[in-house]
Amino acid sequence: MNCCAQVGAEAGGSAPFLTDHTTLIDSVETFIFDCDGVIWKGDSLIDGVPETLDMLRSMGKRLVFVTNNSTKSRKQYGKKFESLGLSVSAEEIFASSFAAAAYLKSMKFPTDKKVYIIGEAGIQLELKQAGINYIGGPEDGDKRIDLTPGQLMEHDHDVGAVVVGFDRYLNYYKLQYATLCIRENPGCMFIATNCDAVIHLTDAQEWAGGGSMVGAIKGSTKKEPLVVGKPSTFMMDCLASEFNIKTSQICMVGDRLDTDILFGQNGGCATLLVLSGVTTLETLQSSENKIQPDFYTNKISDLLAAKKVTTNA
Ligand SMILES: O=C(CO)[C@H](O)[C@H](O)COP(=O)(O)O
Repeated sequence: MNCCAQVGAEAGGSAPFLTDHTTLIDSVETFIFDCDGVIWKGDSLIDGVPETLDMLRSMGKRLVFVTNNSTKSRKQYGKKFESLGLSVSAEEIFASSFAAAAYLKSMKFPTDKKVYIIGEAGIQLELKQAGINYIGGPEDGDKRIDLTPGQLMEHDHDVGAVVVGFDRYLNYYKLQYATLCIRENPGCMFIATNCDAVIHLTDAQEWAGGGSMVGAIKGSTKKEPLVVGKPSTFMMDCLASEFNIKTSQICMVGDRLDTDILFGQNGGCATLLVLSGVTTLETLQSSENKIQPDFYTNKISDLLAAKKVTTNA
């Protein structure tokens, strides 16, 4: 990490609890916040978030929001932030739905090819915005397969990529269609928006995440996907070039070790784990856990302590 006065995680040791909030804030110019487990849980805002974001903006910090959840587009996330009373523009949001479209655009996905989608509306909207043809997605949610002797499923030979994201309407039709495209269309790419084990669909429990959908296609194709969401640094590269930021000037704040904290570390950022999401203190401090952030704290509103120091000074 960069220039924090407080000593961070020792080699092989467990990350320290953040006590010097002011030094951390002063040492970075951009905060990247993960969304689920940091800003909200399901549709419930986590305590103290509005005040914390307001304080950081008033201190001149750039705020960027990154989520592996591909069910919404950037624009739809803008509306979600608004509905929670937070003023965040679509350009400040990097969702894995956007990352999938940005990746295909960056590799000049041919205009005569199509994408087959396992996923929800966010991926469709981002592909549409990027001018990329697609089929599948929510439209295939009701399709059923009634097997009869000798039955053969036809598929579109112009599908050049299958994008797999979180999909509450996954069914056997979609699995078979995506499998045929990857196995039978020469050069067809397999792109995953994320491989997360669980998702906070509600704040009452954790639900099977995008990793379960990606795992099904890995199982049927025996291929590994190209992952555009965290911990891959694709979104980090996108946002760093869009805002012209040096990653050494960023603090990545997240609740998951294997996505958020690794994403920050892979990008060369400072990292702060919050315990308001999926990671418990026990998991963080377990000898089996090899991913240690620079610091940990309970929730992002702990950063408000820096305001008190400034006000009292
Ligand atoms: O979509 C998911 C599951 O497939 C993600 O696990 C989840 O929603 C991640 O969100 P975030 O990156 O905001 O923590």
